Amino acid sequence: MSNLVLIGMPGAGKSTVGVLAAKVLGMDFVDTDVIIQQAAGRLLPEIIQEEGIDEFLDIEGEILGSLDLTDTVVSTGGSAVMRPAAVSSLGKGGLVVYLSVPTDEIERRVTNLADRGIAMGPGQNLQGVFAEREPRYREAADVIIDCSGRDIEAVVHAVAEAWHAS
Ligand SMILES: Nc1ncnc2c1ncn2[C@@H]1O[C@H](COP(=O)(O)OP(=O)(O)O)[C@@H](O)[C@H]1O
Ligand SMILES: O=C(O)C1=C[C@@H](OP(=O)(O)O)[C@@H](O)[C@H](O)C1
Ligand SMILES: [Mg+2]
Repeated sequence: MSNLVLIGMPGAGKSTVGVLAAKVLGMDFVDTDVIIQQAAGRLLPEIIQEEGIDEFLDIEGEILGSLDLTDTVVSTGGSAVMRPAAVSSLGKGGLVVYLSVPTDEIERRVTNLADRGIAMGPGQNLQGVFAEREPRYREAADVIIDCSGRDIEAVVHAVAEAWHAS
């Protein structure tokens, strides 16, 4: 396995940046959200609503942990780090990159919280999710890219540079 794995909050740009980075680097591309939906035969918000958060996280962790990918840019879902063994298995021999975006910027980008299906409790807000996950993103990452004030093109460039440097 030698994958470039993108992690970070919902709205950090993992899906958008991932496919563009794959193109620039001549690598394959996978968005794990799409794989989970195909495997479950349901949309992510439906899985979260019908199974509950913990079960969703288990399903996500199990599917990510079972993927056998090589030379692939992997855009994960924001909740992937809640089952960190799955992230380290995907990134083994490759590079895990945390796209770090401040919460105020995330809040501007992610306006459709309910439709997006974020794995957060009923009493939780985006700030709470960030506080819970931020240390996990840092712990899982080989490289952290500060995306504040950087447009998509600049982040793709930074991701490609990190890969070449690894
Ligand atoms: N560096 C960036 N600057 C501004 N907007 C961005 C940037 N990266 C992504 N976006 C926008 O933020 C939104 C969420 O991006 P997306 O790739 O779906 O995030 P994720 O997969 O991390 O949840 C999209 O509308 C995307 O165009
Ligand atoms: O952060 C989350 O709880 C989630 C983020 C989503 O992916 P994105 O990070 O691509 O939005 C998706 O995996 C799922 O709906 C849960
Ligand atoms: Mg995404």
